[in-house]
Amino acid sequence: MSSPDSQATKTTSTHLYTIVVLGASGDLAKKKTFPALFGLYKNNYLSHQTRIIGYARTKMDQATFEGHVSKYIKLKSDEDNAALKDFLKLCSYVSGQYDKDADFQNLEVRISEVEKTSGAEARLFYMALPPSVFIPVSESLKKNNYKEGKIIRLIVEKPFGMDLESSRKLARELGALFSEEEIYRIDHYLGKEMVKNLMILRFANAIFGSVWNRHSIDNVQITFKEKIGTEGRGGYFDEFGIIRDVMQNHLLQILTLVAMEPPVSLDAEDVRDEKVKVLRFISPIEKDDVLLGQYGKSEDGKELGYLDDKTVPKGSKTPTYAAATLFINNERWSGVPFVLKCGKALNQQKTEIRIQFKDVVGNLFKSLSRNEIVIRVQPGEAVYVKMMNKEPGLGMKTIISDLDLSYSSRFNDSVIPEAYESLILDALNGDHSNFVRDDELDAAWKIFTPILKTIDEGHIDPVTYPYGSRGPAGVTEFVAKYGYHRGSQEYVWPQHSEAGTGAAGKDQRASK
Ligand SMILES: NC(=O)C1=CN([C@@H]2O[C@H](COP(=O)(O)OP(=O)(O)OC[C@H]3O[C@@H](n4cnc5c(N)ncnc54)[C@H](OP(=O)(O)O)[C@@H]3O)[C@@H](O)[C@H]2O)C=CC1
Ligand SMILES: O=C1O[C@H](COP(=O)(O)O)[C@@H](O)[C@H](O)[C@H]1O
Repeated sequence: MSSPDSQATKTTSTHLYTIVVLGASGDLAKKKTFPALFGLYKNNYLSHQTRIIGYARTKMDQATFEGHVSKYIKLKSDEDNAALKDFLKLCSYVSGQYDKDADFQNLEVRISEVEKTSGAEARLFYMALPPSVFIPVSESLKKNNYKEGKIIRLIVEKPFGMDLESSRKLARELGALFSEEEIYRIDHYLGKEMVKNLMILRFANAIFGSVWNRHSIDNVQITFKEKIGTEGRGGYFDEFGIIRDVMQNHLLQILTLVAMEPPVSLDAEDVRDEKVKVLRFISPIEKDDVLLGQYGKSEDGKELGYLDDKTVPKGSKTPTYAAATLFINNERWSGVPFVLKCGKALNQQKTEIRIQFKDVVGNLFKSLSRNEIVIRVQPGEAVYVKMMNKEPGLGMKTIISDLDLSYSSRFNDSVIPEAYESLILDALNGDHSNFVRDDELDAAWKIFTPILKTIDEGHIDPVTYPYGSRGPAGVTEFVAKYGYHRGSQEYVWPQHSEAGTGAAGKDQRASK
């Protein structure tokens, strides 16, 4: 639960924690979890009495562990260097198996030792682990490290299952060990600044309220593009594919925030009630509403294709690109296509939400493009509204212009926190607003499970696209089929090249 106040201002948690990172030897822990904990520590959001214990099977001495913790921490000043030295003094490591009571009792000895000095009354267990060990680890924790009188919080990473059935099984098994109040299912996109901005944009601006519906909006596109392929994660990725990796969670979470009705309050349960409600209005995705792709070699032959990865099974049909259109069958959105697109090994990195408005009725001018609200999630956080203007001069020619709120120029003194920092702090504060509730997950899997079954059975052939290209052929036609109008006038979003998109200053208008 959270009060409006706790959402308005972030503070150091009122409880003192021992934080245990399980899977501490892994990729996520070193790239995201430890840097986020350091960020919180450095900015005084983490009490300096907090102790952090890493746990995994790999044997590591303190120096090796410290190297692992520090590897991805960016240090910009002498102050940062000093802060890291102090931060590392709070960290220690215990090695053990994931299903051995004796090892978790050994962990308990360490926790008790540090709690004697710190006096911590709360424990946060962060599962930076593959899903195959979520349950054995949860059982071991419950049996050996769940102490009456202590506040317990458990952060669980995605993926939460493979489909509706496995997700329900996971929820049942986890639910038998920890209460919903104790579980924090993390979707790190919910911690991104511009995703968190969606509720404020929508519900704190009168100008948007009356047009945010099917009467004014023609189509919505939510796009995730990455330049890198599945390098090094091919084995993991092949089991899941891009829909489970990105679309069913990150993009769908964004969709719910774009489409939900205003919540009764900012209380976590009120927000999550509205998110579930909108998901329940979405029908399962139809085969005809999907386009799949898989990347091949780059055109210059320098980058290998997905199937060249030795960890990927021969002839795999796993999609590395997907476009899917969802319809929300309620009063606000009936008939408005929500096109979700995501892909790896593409020509640029970007995540954005593009809301395209309907044509002007009774157009007086020769050349008009539709209005669009574009929310640039990353890189180069921005909100801009594409609008028609008079071209300066003696004539009455129209030109596309924009109202542009680019964070780099407007808020250049502000530091945008990493998504994981923001979410770990929420969990420490007991705020579930930006975590996924069990019924939300259930509703999300209902939308995707039938199409995933069709894909897993090999009934849809992905279209091969070159590594580093704009995606599979047919995407332009796909988005056009759902009403997206490219418009006839050329438009340049001024911040585009600054945002590091790699494009030559052109707003790519979600055509791919
Ligand atoms: N990496 C990322 O960027 C992201 C990861 N995630 C999610 O976070 C979780 C962890 O991801 P990541 O750190 O990349 O995973 P890793 O593969 O790096 O695994 C984490 C640790 O778990 C242990 N481990 C690995 N495989 C197994 C296994 N088969 N059985 C038991 N233990 C195993 C290893 O530790 P040891 O052998 O020492 O015990 C490893 O260091 C996953 O659920 C993933 O989906 C989510 C978003 C992004
Ligand atoms: O969850 C995941 O997200 C990352 C992209 O995260 P970002 O914060 O860098 O945008 C993606 O690369 C990965 O495949 C997926 O598992």
